[in-house]
Amino acid sequence: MAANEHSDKLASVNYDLPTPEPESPRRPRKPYRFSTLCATVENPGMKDQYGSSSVPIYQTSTFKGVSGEYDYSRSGNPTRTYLEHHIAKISSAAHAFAVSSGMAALDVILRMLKPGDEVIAGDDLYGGTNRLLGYIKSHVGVTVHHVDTTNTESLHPYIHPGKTAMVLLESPTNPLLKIADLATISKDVKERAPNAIIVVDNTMMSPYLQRPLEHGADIAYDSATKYLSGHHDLMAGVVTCNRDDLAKQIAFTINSVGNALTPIDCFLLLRGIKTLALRMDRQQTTSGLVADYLHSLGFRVNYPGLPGHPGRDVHARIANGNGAVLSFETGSKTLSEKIVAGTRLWGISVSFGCVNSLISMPCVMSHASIDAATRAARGLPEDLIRLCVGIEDPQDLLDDLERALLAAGAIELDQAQNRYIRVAEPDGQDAITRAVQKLAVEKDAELGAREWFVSAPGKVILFGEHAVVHGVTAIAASVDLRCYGLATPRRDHRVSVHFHDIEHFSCEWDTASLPWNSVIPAVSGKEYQDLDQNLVDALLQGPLRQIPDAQRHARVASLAFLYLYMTLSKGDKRPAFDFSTRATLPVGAGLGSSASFSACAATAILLIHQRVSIPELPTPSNPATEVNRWAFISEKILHGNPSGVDNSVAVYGGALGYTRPGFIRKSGMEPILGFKSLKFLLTNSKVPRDTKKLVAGVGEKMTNEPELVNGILEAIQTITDEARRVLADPEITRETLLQALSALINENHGHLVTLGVSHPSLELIRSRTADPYGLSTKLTGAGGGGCAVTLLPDDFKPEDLQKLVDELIRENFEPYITSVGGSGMGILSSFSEHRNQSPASVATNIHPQTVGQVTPPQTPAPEGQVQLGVEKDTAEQRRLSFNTTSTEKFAEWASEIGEWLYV
Ligand SMILES: Nc1ncnc2c1ncn2[C@@H]1O[C@H](COP(=O)(O)OP(=O)(O)O)[C@@H](O)[C@H]1O
Ligand SMILES: C[C@@](O)(CCOP(=O)(O)O)CC(=O)O
Repeated sequence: MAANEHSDKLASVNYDLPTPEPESPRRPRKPYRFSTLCATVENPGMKDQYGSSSVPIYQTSTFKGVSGEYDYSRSGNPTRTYLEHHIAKISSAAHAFAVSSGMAALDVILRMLKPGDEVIAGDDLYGGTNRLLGYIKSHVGVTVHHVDTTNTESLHPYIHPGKTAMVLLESPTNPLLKIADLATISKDVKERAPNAIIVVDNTMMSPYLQRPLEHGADIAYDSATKYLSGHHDLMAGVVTCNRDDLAKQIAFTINSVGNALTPIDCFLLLRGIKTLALRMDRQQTTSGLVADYLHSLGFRVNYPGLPGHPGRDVHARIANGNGAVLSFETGSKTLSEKIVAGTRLWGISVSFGCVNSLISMPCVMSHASIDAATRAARGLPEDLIRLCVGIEDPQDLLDDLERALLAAGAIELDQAQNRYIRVAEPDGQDAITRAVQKLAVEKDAELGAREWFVSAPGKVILFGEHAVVHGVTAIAASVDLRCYGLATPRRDHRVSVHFHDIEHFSCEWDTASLPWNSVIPAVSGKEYQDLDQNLVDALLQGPLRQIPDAQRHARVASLAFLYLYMTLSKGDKRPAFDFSTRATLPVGAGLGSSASFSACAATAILLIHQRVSIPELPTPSNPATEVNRWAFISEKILHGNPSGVDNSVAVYGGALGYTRPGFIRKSGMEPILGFKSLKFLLTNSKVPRDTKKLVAGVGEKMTNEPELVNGILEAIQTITDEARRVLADPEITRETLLQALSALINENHGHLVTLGVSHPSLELIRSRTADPYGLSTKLTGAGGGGCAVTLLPDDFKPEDLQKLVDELIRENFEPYITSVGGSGMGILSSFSEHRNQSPASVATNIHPQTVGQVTPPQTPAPEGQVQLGVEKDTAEQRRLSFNTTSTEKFAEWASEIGEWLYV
């Protein structure tokens, strides 16, 4: 926004700005514009005895006499009074206070809280704010709910009149520039909990660009170390408000704790503020140029001024400009490090708001104290570069940045266009897309003409099973136990399945005999939420009719397979192939075998029908998304009402906080990497159970006892919130983290017992692990039997673990010690049935170098070249081994036969 436009917008705001005295009775009074207010430091109530142009520094701690306005600088000092008057003036505030730092400002505000109060705060707050909130929580007994403030509705469940004492907001956030609708949130909170105080940290904007008090906030505070001072030569914090009652409390606290700003710093801050608008105008204009430049090169840039920014409209409504902080991703941490190191004009430093431009990598600098897992959980990319734009010549800044991008190899000159373009960054691409593209599947190759070997992991749910079906967040991670699927072409117009782990069930169908009249072929990329009941019925009454009830598990798996096969077929193409599965995870035991089966079936069928990422075909851009979509449909067939957490983990791997769409909370997945360092013991009770029935049972309980079940759901949400919080807390020690998780495990299990999904066998596992080992255990998955998960502390002695495992085996349980958080769905890439191609041409297509760029972990490639263009008997040998290798040796065999490409 141009400076004039900005000034006019500000001038039109209807509040009582100090105005010049009218020069004549006919001249209307007109409020000064912002930059005039900044530059004009005067206080009508305080005239300097000598008429000094600059406010004097009253460098004194005491004042003589008993009846004067000042007695002691902790309580009041004239230089500070000038500053506070000035800050109030530019902040549309009745009251302003200056303290020793931004954190001191927050401390003064948080001291209004009493034990038992509840605070709602953002989930993407400044680290220091989080730390202080954590302290208040543990020492004052205040409950803090962290919510996604970019979604106003996510606050609603936590706003309770009488309980909610404070709502703490930041907008835009630092360094991701996420936007909270301060005006709507303030209105919502005031309507629902009129006594709650709305507090906004306005540091990223300064009063020039955003004045939260105008949008309904009760208190705004700034780290004045940043834009207000502008020169990185002092530390200060300011608090502003309109309410007299709040002002009184703030003044009381500042006087009591003695953290008011010193006279010399008040002087420096006053001097800095005089040029606030001038600096900001320049910094902001240059920021726009830098954001446009990086965006035009193809980088993902976070800046509310850019067209694609999700909070752009809200921000434009509540602020007068986009500020001077932006961030961008390069696709590679190493590349980002090179860029940051390569700049000369941009100084490498923390903080922002200074006249000098700064560059930093939050993950290795300002946010390095937060562990990688927490950073990932907060969606803070490791490769993120933050730019804090100063007042230098814009062209010099752009030149310096370009030089650094070029030197780092992030951009290159495109001769044809005679301009710099971004060098494609392999890490940033979808590994599976590239892998599939490189697999030399000819455009017009016969469908189903090649073999595919796929796999997907099972999962362990640590918190939130069942509740996740009803919209509560669950925390789950992949386990190192997988389902494998081998899709092998047939030459006889038949499709067949062989489920090794379901009593070696096998069945085959003539493709022409399938109920093609009942199928509505899927449109690529379209969301399918509901099952086509017509097709389900046609399959059950047709090709699956002969499968008896005793084999219902195989029948429903066949149903899922045929449903996907038919729905995803294209035109009248009916590829003939066999789909065989093997599992190294126990089937039907709560470790997500159905989801890993579903992910394998979806991947194989999408590949066979060439619906994922084969060049020149109008395919959806992201095969993982497409696989997950269809794995969910398959889960629907197997489960009835799946939440989607299991298939998401099976496809994406890692550890996730997962919230189902369609409920009040913001849906989606967020990575939780801290999980990977945790050690678990999984114990299969071997008691068979049925997820579909158990999920339906909880649904029924909800209908019959809504109050009880809703209370449990809320309690479980609090558990997952707390688990996410502790996993993301940079300050917490490992020991405290494990203790907190253990307590939450016990609590969560208690709720599952009340929901009626435990089983005596699970309670026995719980007591065996608790006594004498002191371990915390809960059921995992649907319960009713199946598996229990036990958290193992880091210092749990190997000999004790062995003893415990032996005891569990003696009790006829099946313990697994497995690592969690590994890779998701995978495709074996090392063989091809394209025997017509010369080995050399195939080799170019899937050269190990190409394969080596995919997301780790990978099976190490065999020395030299990957084996390609396999002979017929080798392929047959593979099929034989697939069927005959023992379950214990299966994972090792599968990983050794070639190169796996993982999501
Ligand atoms: N390897 C497999 N092959 C075929 N079907 C499978 C396989 N694994 C799971 N399934 C299907 O999923 C069902 C188990 O689902 P479920 O009861 O939800 O258990 P889990 O907790 O392991 O996901 C099986 O009865 C079967 O229908
Ligand atoms: C009970 C539930 O939360 C998890 C079921 O897991 P499993 O099928 O028992 O592995 C259901 C779901 O999320 O779909």
